[in-house]
Amino acid sequence: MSEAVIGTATTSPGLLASLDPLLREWLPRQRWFAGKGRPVTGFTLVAATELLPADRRLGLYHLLVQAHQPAAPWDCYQLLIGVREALPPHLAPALIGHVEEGPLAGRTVYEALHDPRAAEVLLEALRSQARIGGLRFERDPGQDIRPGLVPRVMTAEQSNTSVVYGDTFILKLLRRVVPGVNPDLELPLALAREGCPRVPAPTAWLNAELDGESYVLGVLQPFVQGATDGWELALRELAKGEDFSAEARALGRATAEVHTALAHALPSVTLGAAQLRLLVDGMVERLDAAVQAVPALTPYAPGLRSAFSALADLAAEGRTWTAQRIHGDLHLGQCLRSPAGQWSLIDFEGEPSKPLAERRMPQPPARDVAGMLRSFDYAAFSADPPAPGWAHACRAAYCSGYAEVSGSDPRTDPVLLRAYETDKAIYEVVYEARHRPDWLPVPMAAIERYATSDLF
Ligand SMILES: Nc1ncnc2c1ncn2[C@@H]1O[C@H](COP(=O)(O)OP(=O)(O)O)[C@@H](O)[C@H]1O
Ligand SMILES: O=P(O)(O)O[C@H]1O[C@H](CO)[C@@H](O[C@H]2O[C@H](CO)[C@@H](O)[C@H](O)[C@H]2O)[C@H](O)[C@H]1O
Repeated sequence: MSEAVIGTATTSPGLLASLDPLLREWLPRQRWFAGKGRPVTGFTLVAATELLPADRRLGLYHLLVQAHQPAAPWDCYQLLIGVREALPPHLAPALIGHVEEGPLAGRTVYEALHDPRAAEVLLEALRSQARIGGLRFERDPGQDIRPGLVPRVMTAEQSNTSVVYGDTFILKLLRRVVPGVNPDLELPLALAREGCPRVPAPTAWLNAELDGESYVLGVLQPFVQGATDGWELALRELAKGEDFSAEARALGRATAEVHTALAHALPSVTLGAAQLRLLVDGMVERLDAAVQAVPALTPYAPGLRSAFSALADLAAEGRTWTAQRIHGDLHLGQCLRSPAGQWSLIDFEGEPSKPLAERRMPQPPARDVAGMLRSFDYAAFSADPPAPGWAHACRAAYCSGYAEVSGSDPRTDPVLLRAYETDKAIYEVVYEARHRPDWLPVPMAAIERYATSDLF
């Protein structure tokens, strides 16, 4: 049974103060917490909304809080806090802690998205287009949401938190939120308007309007039932010694369909010498920072730099490029294959660590292409023994598929592609050194090749 949403904006004095010691300990342990490695020294409440009053058996608060850390700007996080007298055993992993003081003293608080009864409240609010405090639950009037779909939180480690409702919808709640237009809603809505079938069309979304600023907090989309992501599928085929080039070609076609629709839906710009200078400077700066962070890159830096100077040289000769809105963080894990063999692209958020304005800038489509090419290389070089021939076939098939739809083969612009692939491989070295040191040899193997040779 759905809980009725009767929420209100709350100014409950002392609410955050009473949660503060528990959140300081709990927040840094979450996968989606962006400020890893530094302690949380305090919180400021941005907004609190009571979705279910805490005097019921189940209380539910929606919070936006700024988390403060030493020597860093604050980040704003979206939290859903459940309140109960005691947690039933199935919710034990969601425990945040027991409140000692303040309005919730003596109660147990927990990560409410793990609680189906709390997750139902969100779907019901989206279905009924509720407005509660600063929260705006909105729905595409052309799409219905059936009541009573059973929720389950996805437990995979992700940058955000997603809840699947009855294998019909998936609600992604963004964790680190910033004011402004979020490409994770903006681009799928634009693609839906274009009738592009390669991206699940948003059914409903959650915004907050606070002090004249708008925040995108979540997006509900149709759930692709029985889907396998491209990374999983690629590894499976690789392990069986199977060729993956037919799927790679289909992925190239899907990427080009999305790019074509985005170019139609949103403005494109021409990048001339001045813009290219900025783009190349950014690549060089990232390389320099990466060498500081991962000294193993040092011997390869001159070779890697030549990929960027070659691009700068082309720009200086007067070459221009078209830039448009793109996915911005494309890799095999962002591609879903339905059991019927149709590919969808997901997660248009871009690189979450970058500012929103930068993520929304038009960029050459080659950047997405390079991300996918790196992904084939990743799969092949994470295999034992590495399978460079497999990667080569996938990369070629992907570019051919892309050319079939867009009319333009990315391999005809090898300088741009090499610069973007090099930039991505450098990013990956830093990412793996920080998050998964065991994986570092995978992008390092690419760095060795990119520093000394051409890609195709
Ligand atoms: N429309 C969908 N249908 C089926 N599964 C999906 C869909 N959207 C996302 N997923 C699954 O949810 C996971 C997380 O989604 P994603 O948008 O990548 O979130 P995050 O930003 O947290 O990484 C994906 O890896 C995929 O397995
Ligand atoms: O979590 P995100 O999707 O934002 O991406 C980050 O994590 C990815 C790993 O999960 C990382 O991707 C790298 O590893 C993938 C295999 O696990 C591979 O398919 C990608 O090509 C490779 O870049 C990504 O770089 C990072 O931003």
